[in-house]
Amino acid sequence: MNPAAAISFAEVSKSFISRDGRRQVILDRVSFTVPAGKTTVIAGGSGQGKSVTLKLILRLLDVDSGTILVGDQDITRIKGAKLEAVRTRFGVLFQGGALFDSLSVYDNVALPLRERTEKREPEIRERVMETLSVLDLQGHEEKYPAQLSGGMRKRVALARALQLDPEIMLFDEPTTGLDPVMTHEIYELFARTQAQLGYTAIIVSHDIPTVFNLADQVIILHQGAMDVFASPDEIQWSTKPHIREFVRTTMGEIYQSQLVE
Ligand SMILES: Nc1ncnc2c1ncn2[C@@H]1O[C@H](COP(=O)(O)OP(=O)(O)OP(=O)(O)O)[C@@H](O)[C@H]1O
Repeated sequence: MNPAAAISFAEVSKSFISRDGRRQVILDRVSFTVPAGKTTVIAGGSGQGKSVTLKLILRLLDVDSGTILVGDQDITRIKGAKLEAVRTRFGVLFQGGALFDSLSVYDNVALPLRERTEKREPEIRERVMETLSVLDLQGHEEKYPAQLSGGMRKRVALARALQLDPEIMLFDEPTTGLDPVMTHEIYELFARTQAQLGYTAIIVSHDIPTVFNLADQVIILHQGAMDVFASPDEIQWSTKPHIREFVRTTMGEIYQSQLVE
């Protein structure tokens, strides 16, 4: 066991059987670790299994074979209360943010504390107001999601996801629908809250190279396999054709100029 690993995959395989009976292999015996307190970006083309990987981590899907550890706990086959306990270690911010339209900003953010803790209202109020202040949302607590900009809604969703002090935050395309300026701001906010709170971050995103500015480690998924890079800069030195194609199409001119043809 690696004590600095927040998550470890060992020889994990996952496939689906399509309607015509064919097996679609999504992950083929992949192994990697997510270092604790750092940011790992998972990239790769459409349909390569990025979201499936996050769902396996949350046990919203089960592996076919292999083992997934969260810290030193094997989560691959746990159920019931044990699984619920592991899930409380995660904060999740998925596409769309999933705020409740009928609840105010304040009530949206307070929800996990009311539902999952024994805290009383004065304590909840203190906690919610503190988070709203960290995310520059003070003064907006009585508004409803429909009255907010897309970027503000994402910030409210992040505030809510942080209420139970997650050890690990999972972000799946968290800036979908935002313009480049807002996208940049949201990622800066992730970096700031992570520096303050110290959580491990896993980000699935197409916002490359923006998201690479935050990445300590990058994983690129391709045809069931994973390539793991200790930093975004390392990617440009890969000689694998699909990685070179990824660099060419997504990483921008700085990298393209360094590619050896
Ligand atoms: N529950 C499921 N049942 C059957 N097939 C599934 C299921 N979940 C995902 N898939 C298939 O697995 C493949 C990988 O899906 P996934 O959502 O992980 O892709 P992705 O890399 O996140 O793609 P994108 O960048 O387009 O979001 C897709 O072909 C998808 O149709």
